[in-house]
Amino acid sequence: MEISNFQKTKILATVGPSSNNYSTLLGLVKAGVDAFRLNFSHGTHEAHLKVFEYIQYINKKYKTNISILADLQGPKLRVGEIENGRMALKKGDILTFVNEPCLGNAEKIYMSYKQFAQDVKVGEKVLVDDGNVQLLVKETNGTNEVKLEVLYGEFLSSRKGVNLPQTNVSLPSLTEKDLRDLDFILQHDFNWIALSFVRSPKDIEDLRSRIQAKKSRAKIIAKIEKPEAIDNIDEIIDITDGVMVARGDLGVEVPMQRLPMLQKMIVEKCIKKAKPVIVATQMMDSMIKNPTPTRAEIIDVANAVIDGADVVMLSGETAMGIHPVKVVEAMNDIIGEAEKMDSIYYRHLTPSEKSDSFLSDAICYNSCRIARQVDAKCIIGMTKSGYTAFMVSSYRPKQSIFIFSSDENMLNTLNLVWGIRCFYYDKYTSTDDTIKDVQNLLAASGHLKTGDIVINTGSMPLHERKKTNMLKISVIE
Ligand SMILES: Nc1ncnc2c1ncn2[C@@H]1O[C@H](COP(=O)(O)OP(=O)(O)OP(=O)(O)O)[C@@H](O)[C@H]1O
Ligand SMILES: CC(=O)C(=O)O
Ligand SMILES: [K+]
Ligand SMILES: [Mg+2]
Repeated sequence: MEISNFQKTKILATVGPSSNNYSTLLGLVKAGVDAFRLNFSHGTHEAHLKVFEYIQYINKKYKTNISILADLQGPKLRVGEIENGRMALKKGDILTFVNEPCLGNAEKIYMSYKQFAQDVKVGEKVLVDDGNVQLLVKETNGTNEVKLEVLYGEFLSSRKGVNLPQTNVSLPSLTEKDLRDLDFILQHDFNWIALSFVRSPKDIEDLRSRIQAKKSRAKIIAKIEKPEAIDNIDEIIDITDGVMVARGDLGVEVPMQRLPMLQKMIVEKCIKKAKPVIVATQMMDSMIKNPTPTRAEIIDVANAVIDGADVVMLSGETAMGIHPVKVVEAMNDIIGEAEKMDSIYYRHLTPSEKSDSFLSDAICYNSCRIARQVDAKCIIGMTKSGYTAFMVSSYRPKQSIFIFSSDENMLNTLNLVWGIRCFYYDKYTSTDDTIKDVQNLLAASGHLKTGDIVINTGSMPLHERKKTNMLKISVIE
């Protein structure tokens, strides 16, 4: 496939019934998708595996590095089936939530949280269906039954999600279903695993130890969608590999008017710590049905780009919408235009704190400074661990960032990171030869031309494969 897309901000598209066939997946990649999200809240392992194999096939056939992310359901609470699919509500009605499955009606409704009656307190609010229904806890028997008053809401429909922003939910971050899904995910080479409803850094540690026990190299995305995660945001960013601003649940778990500032705060902190950050949910929501986005959606996507997000995500738009490919084309156009804003670049150009890697980081930081000073065409990095790619990207250079590695899986992982363009390379002779060689490859594929200034980072001596310790400027002859 022609690599014509040099945009910095990446597009992550959720796969569902509208897109889980080979030709649509390929159409989405051609339209600008950089990574796919498989949502384990829906679908079977067989269906997910089929999509996974299609994406692997596309990567092979078209020499792309499309990243694959598995999104675990986590402790998402839901009501059970309701008689006839839904029941009408009116203000002041009293509903009874029970913890044993039953067909819901005015008598009782199943809610999938065993300890609800123990953990909830009178006076706490319960939100159903993304906050479209608001309930107030009036009474709990402390074992299996809770009475709630309807504050507002027209209908309660089957299997709608329940949020308890004021309740200390005692469920673990990895449910039994998540553990079964994780088993499947770790048997395959998923690049990223997103953990829903993260509350503390321990949630991430737990997932990390399970990933390591299976010798998988999958990286972790912490989904920020609980008030507790906001309280622990610095510790969570320190320990995770990446972050998602999961605006769907977050928007009902915290007062909705806080969303814009929280998005900006989280994106800013992630860039400073060189952790990729995804902005998710309802970015192009109206395109689930319509062929064009609303003005507000156009501006939302552009603002996420200007905030500095690594990735913008599509959910229902590509999973179950009528125009999956059109949505990506529109999003791609919005990104392209927003990236003309000069204020996006170099805004974070300050060296990171002194850490174990501060010597290699000095190379990454200065590669961006020099690239800016000499108006270079690109920054080229060779990586094994991905460190150089994450660090160079975090300084948000205007130059292209070309990353070479012999590790195809790592390249696919890095494809989710702001500005990174990946190339497979497995010849290691000497540093001088390798620099010449990768420059020739980029020139041959039309990425560089005579007179272009190039910044190379690397490690000398090459055969020791140590951390990045070298920076070189050259001009393409
Ligand atoms: N693999 C799938 N199989 C079937 N339907 C899917 C699949 N993935 C997504 N969907 C549908 O697309 C919708 C939007 O997808 P998305 O992944 O954003 O779900 P979500 O907002 O996380 O949903 P939920 O809150 O139900 O987990 C879902 O509500 C679902 O109806
Ligand atoms: C993506 C997701 O989980 C949310 O927005 O809540
Ligand atoms: K999910
Ligand atoms: Mg969510």
